[in-house]
Amino acid sequence: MIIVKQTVHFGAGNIGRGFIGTLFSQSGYHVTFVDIAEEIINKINDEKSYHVTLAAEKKETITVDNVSGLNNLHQEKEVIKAIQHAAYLTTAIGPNILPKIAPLMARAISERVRTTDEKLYVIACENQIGATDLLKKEIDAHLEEETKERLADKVYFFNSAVDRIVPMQDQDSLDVLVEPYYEWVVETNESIPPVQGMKIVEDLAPFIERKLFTVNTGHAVIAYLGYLKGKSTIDETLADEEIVKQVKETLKETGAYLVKRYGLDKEEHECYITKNIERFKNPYLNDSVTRVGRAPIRKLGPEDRLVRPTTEAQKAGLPYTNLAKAIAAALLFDDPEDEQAVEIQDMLKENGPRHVLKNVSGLDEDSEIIKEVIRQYESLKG
Ligand SMILES: NC(=O)C1=CN([C@@H]2O[C@H](COP(=O)(O)OP(=O)(O)OC[C@H]3O[C@@H](n4cnc5c(N)ncnc54)[C@H](O)[C@@H]3O)[C@@H](O)[C@H]2O)C=CC1
Ligand SMILES: O=P(O)(O)OC[C@H]1O[C@](O)(CO)[C@@H](O)[C@@H]1O
Repeated sequence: MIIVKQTVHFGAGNIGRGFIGTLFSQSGYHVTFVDIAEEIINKINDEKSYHVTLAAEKKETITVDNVSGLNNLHQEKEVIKAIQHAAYLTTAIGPNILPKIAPLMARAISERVRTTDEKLYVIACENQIGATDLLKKEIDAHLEEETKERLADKVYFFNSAVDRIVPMQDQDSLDVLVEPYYEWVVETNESIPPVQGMKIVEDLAPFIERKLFTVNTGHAVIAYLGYLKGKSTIDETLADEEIVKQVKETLKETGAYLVKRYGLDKEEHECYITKNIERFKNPYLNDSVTRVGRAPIRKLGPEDRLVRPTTEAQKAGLPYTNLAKAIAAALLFDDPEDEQAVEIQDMLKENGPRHVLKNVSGLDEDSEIIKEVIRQYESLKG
């Protein structure tokens, strides 16, 4: 009897289908996608495969098969059953959603550790430092003490960093357009079943900080400055030399912090910055500034891509004026379609930028950073 390797992935969206699900399928796994989007789940079950196309001049396409779908809103029993047989349990749903799926994962894990000693590896693939730690904390909160004791040597939680630009897709199709580049870094000392394209490291911190504070900080600066200048896509924004200059200046600031903190080679890091700005210019992605700037409350959080490098630079005695400008530009992102942008604009109208920076970004009201951001905010507002 051939035993098919199984994996369960929460979030059949851009990264789920276009990156993590693809790598598992290519590694010989059957991928069960779990999502609340009924139409996507039905399509996955009807079509049983989809295409992933590389956004490049030569549009290579691969077929991803061996996939099925479950809706966690009304197929809880089936999701729990699928997790009983999985080697991996991964997510790409947005860090804010992790607490919502934790109760169901906790039920599945409780049942699993009572019936099998097979190992399960849980990995959250989100743009956030310590996303799997957060998921574990939420799962733990729903586990009995007795179950928690059984987890040792059976259920493992690994933090990870995921890097692949996957823009908004045609919502009527399962097919996904992705950039050719990708990097998936997972932190563990365990020997785990191989997954094509998964890079294992002992210490994720330099990888995730380098990625978050270069790729994501840079991307966010482009999105917010582009939005302010009325641009609609990232590549269109990068045709504006003034913005390119501003992105480079900002990444010099995050770079100085990263080089100092992790002892990175300065020249190598400069090449990493240049390589990423080239990635952003990809004209085949047609990536919108509103997608990249989405959810500004999350992006202005104390540990996220804008505020964390700023506070770290200040602590290290390094410059942060350009980062302060990026934070100011994020405050001015008023996309009416984005719930968090609307919320920030309401907060700004009612209580002003100091209040937002204190309550959303966790900055000290009297700090030099707040003063600099407000100065930049007033100047950008014109
Ligand atoms: N799109 C990109 O280029 C990249 C995204 N990421 C990260 O990957 C994560 C996912 O991003 P995308 O795939 O772009 O988002 P997406 O919006 O395309 O996909 C998210 C999926 O999660 C589903 N979902 C929402 N709530 C759910 C719930 N309670 N239970 C199950 N499924 C639920 C949605 O229906 C959607 O299909 C985010 O953390 C993002 O920051 C990381 C690197 C690249
Ligand atoms: O997915 P988030 O965290 O909302 O932010 C968008 C960012 O994530 C990415 O989708 C991929 O890293 C980038 O395109 C962008 O910097």
